[in-house]
Amino acid sequence: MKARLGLIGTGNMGGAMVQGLAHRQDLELHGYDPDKSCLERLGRECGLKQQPGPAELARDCDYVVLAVKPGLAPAVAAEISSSLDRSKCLISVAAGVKTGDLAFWSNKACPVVRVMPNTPALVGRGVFALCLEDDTLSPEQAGFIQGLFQDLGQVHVLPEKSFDAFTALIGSGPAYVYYFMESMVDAGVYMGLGRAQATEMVLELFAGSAHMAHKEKCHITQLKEMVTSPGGTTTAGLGALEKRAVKAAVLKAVQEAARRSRELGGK
Ligand SMILES: NC(=O)C1=CN([C@@H]2O[C@H](COP(=O)(O)OP(=O)(O)OC[C@H]3O[C@@H](n4cnc5c(N)ncnc54)[C@H](OP(=O)(O)O)[C@@H]3O)[C@@H](O)[C@H]2O)C=CC1
Ligand SMILES: O=C(O)[C@@H]1CCC=N1
Repeated sequence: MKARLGLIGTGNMGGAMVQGLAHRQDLELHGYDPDKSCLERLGRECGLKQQPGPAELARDCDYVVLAVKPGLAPAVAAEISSSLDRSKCLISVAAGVKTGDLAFWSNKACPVVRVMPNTPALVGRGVFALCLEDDTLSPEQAGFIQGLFQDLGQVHVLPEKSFDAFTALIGSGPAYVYYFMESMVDAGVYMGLGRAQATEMVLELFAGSAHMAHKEKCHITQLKEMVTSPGGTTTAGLGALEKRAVKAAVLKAVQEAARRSRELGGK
């Protein structure tokens, strides 16, 4: 029998998960979102079954993914609590929201798993943190959930205390990468390259560099040194980045994101 997986909220993250899982023949995907247009599109493109509300979705599904904004988590978890039971599992992707709070809001009706995803899940290249610390979670449920996210990318089982750090670095991470990409395209345009061509070049620069870092088993610093000829162009460019404390700015960005994650979780 197919496992029934329901997403409450099919925006950026819920929608990315639906699209990443649409190929799975062993899954029946259900969704609820007040935005009917995204539900209809995911119905057409991915076979998502529309549910009339969160409670109905929770009643009909084995695994219920909470993919609403963190501020809505208490109300939605409470709303579905009477549709949950021990055979089901609540999976939350909400930034900052802790498993203990989710269990409390949902009246401890079923096991709770906290996941921090990132958007490349859309193309099967997400990076996920899974918190599997709920001792009411069965080995079958834990195995199913790990398999589910492995299908969407790379999985790291982490203690909940590491979630703010992971959220700040990896959950938010794609935005930092795109920010850097955008800056490089703009720099190319500033130097006279066409925007479309500069974009194509920068995308391949990132893809090629990441691929090389995966393939060559050496340290990232060593890869950087391979590019940097003494007295050459790269050292001039890196010097300018150092002068503007770009590394310190990246560190600060991740610290600020972690602070916000703690704040969203009420800490
Ligand atoms: N985007 C990302 O990269 C990541 C997001 N997350 C987490 O995922 C969660 C969702 O974020 P994201 O997808 O970006 O947000 P979006 O706003 O794109 O999606 C949330 C969706 O939930 C809908 N919604 C609002 N109220 C309800 C409700 N009562 N029941 C069901 N759906 C509802 C919203 O509809 P409407 O717009 O009409 O209100 C919207 O379509 C957040 O908790 C976030 O922390 C985690 C990691 C990465
Ligand atoms: O910006 C956010 O709050 C969410 C969580 C991680 C990525 N996006």
